[in-house]
Amino acid sequence: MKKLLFIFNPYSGKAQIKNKLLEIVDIMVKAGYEVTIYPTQARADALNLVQKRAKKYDLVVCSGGDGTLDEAVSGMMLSEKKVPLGYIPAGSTNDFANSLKIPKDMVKAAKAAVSGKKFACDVGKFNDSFFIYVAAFGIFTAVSYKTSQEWKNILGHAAYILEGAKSLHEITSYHMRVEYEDQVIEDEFIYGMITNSNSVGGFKNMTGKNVLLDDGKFEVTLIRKPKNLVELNEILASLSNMIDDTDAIYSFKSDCITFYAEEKVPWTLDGEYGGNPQEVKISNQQQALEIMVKK
Ligand SMILES: Nc1ncnc2c1ncn2[C@@H]1O[C@H](COP(=O)(O)OP(=O)(O)OP(=O)(O)O)[C@@H](O)[C@H]1O
Repeated sequence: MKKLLFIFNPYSGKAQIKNKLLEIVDIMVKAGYEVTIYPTQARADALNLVQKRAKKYDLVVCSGGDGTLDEAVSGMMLSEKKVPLGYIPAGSTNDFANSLKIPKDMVKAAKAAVSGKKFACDVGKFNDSFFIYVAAFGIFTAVSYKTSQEWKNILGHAAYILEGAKSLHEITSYHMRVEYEDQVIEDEFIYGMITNSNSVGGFKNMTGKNVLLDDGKFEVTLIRKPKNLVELNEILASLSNMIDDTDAIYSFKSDCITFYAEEKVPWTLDGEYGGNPQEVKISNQQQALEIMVKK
C-alpha cells in the first residue's frame, strides 16, 4: 500500500482545518494511501519530521501557512530521498499557492495533492537554508516577520515609513555589494526581494512579468536609498503603479546572487524570520522539488 505522511499546523490561519480534517483524510485514503497524521506541536517540527521521515513515504502532504510550507520544503531539501510534496493552504495570504494554481479550498487542494500532477519547482538556497518563493530584507520586511497577514499591508507600510521619515537619513538602509553573473552593484539599499512567485504580499505582478517557477531564475528587485525627495517620490509612484520607471529600483533575473553587507542584515524567508547574516549567497536549485498541483 502507498504511504502518505500528512503534517498540518492545527493553528494556521483561523484553524479552519478542524472542520475539514475528516474529509481530507478520507480523500487520501480513497486515493489508495495508508496515512500517517501529524499535527505540528512546535516550530521546526514539520522541518525535522520531513527531513527524517519523508524517505519512508511515497508522498508527503503539508497543510498550514507559508511557514509550514517553508518548513516542509526545507525538510525535503535536506532529506536523503526526495518524494513529491502536496500542499493544502491554510494560512492567510498563500501567495505561493496562488502562483502554482493550488486551490484555495482545502478539500480541492487535498484532491490535487493526492491525484493532481507533479510540477518540478525551483527552490531557493539561502546560505544553508531554503525558501520556496521569497527571500527579502529591508523596510517592507520588518513588519512581516510576525505574520504574513501583515504582508498584505507591505506597500501601505512602505509608503508610510518613507513618507513618515522626516528626513531621508531616517530610513534604515544597508550598504551592500551585490554580485550576480558578471555584474557588481554597490549601493545603499532600503529593500531587496528575491522571488520565485507571481505574487508577493497578495500583490500579483509585483515580481515582474513572465515569471516561471521552473526556469531556474529568480526575479530580483532591489531598491536603492533615495538620494533626494524627487527620487523618493519616484520610488513611491513606481511601487503604487507596480511599474519600474525609476533608476532607484534595480530589477533583473538571475540564478545566483551574492550579498556582502557591512553589517548584519535581517532577512525573511517565505515571510518568516530568516536570520541576520552579513554575507548571503542565494542560488536557484532548478526544479529541485516535485510539488503536486491541479491537473
Ligand atoms: N503547535 C505549534 N505551536 C507553535 N508554533 C507552531 C506550531 N505548529 C507550527 N508552528 C509554527 O508556526 C509558524 C507559523 O505557521 P504557519 O505559517 O503554518 O501559520 P500562519 O502563520 O497562520 O500562516 P500564515 O503565515 O500564512 O498566515 C511556523 O513557523 C510553524 O513552525
